[in-house]
Amino acid sequence: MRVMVTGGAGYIGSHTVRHLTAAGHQVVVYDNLSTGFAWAVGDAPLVRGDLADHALLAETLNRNRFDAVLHFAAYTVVPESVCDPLRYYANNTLNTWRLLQACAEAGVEHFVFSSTAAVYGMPEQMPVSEEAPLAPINPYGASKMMSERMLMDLGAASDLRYVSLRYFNVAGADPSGELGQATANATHLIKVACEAAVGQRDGITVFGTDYSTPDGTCVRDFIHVEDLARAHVQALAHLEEGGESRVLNCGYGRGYSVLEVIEAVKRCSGRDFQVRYGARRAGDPGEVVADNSRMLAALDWRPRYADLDTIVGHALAWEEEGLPRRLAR
Ligand SMILES: NC(=O)c1ccc[n+]([C@@H]2O[C@H](COP(=O)([O-])OP(=O)(O)OC[C@H]3O[C@@H](n4cnc5c(N)ncnc54)[C@H](O)[C@@H]3O)[C@@H](O)[C@H]2O)c1
Ligand SMILES: O=c1ccn([C@@H]2O[C@H](COP(=O)(O)OP(=O)(O)O[C@H]3O[C@H](CO)[C@@H](O)[C@H](O)[C@H]3O)[C@@H](O)[C@H]2O)c(=O)[nH]1
Repeated sequence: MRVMVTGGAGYIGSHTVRHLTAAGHQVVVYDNLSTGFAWAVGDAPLVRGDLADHALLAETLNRNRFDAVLHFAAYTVVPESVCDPLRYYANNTLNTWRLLQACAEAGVEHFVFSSTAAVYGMPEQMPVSEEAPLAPINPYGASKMMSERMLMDLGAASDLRYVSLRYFNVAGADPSGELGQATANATHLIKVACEAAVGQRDGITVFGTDYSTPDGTCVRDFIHVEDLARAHVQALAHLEEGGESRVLNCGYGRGYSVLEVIEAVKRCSGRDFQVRYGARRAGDPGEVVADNSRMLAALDWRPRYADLDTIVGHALAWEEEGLPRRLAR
């Protein structure tokens, strides 16, 4: 298929571009490089542009006649969205509207959307299934919930078929060491802890120790970025084969606490680092773990790296060797 990948120069998008290309798809990346990197797209053509640039977006879509669009481009940091909600609604909701409008005009028939577990807020039932009420507790989650809704309504009103993938917490890196998360000033737990382990930070702060969880720290379901990238290839195959629109949780169904993650990073790296205990961070739910049964039934997908030490090991190797090698090129 001919596919356009918005946000393909970012962390998850770039891993997915590699898998799409390996599966034989022709990929064009559309990215403004606000948090992504041109090197991350590999040999795929890169259109450097913003989703708000309707003329460039329309021209790119009309020139290439894409069979599908995979939409990763967004702002992604929960606490940032609490401080600056309009920036999040503009880039995540309004720009998704712009993209959907351009796709409708260009006759794009298949769409894969990067949604998030943050649409659930603080779910009452754990693990959380796709049928749970959507009740985001931060603007980031709300901005994605609205995008999902637009996609659903457009799907009902047109020939567009889509898969909304609700990612849980994404971590890890390409095991070959070519790709990984290069985000500047990252706030993601596993990346921050790995940076502390390799001496790039003077330690880590645990945000909140008074949650109703076994050790009082937040619990998350971490999915390896490579497994998630393969899920996109399978979502595309599902649409190509005529499959109906789906909303699917992408997680492993196993939660780890913040303290368990920090222990894993210490164990895998063999290094100790300072751990400080701070207040809760705005917008954080206590526990979020996926019921992934719908995903396992809908797609030809099985996790390969559903082991915390494997995820951490690959993330550490990227911090220690992959990223410095990349930056030295
Ligand atoms: N990282 C996670 O744990 C996680 C979890 C759930 C959902 N998601 C979603 O996955 C997607 C990718 O996240 P990521 O972690 O790879 O983030 P990222 O910041 O590495 O990637 C986002 C990419 O989008 C590009 N971009 C942003 N705004 C743009 C715009 N207006 N026009 C063009 N390009 C733009 C950035 O330059 C970047 O390359 C996002 O939609 C995010 O909400 C991420
Ligand atoms: O230095 C740190 C960083 C994080 N945390 C905690 O670790 C947990 C996970 O935080 P983080 O890695 O920032 O992820 P989330 O806030 O859960 O959000 C991620 O996961 C969501 C899906 O669950 C995605 O939608 C978001 O884009 C992505 O950033 C939270 O309890 C944080 O408070 C710390 O205690 N210290």
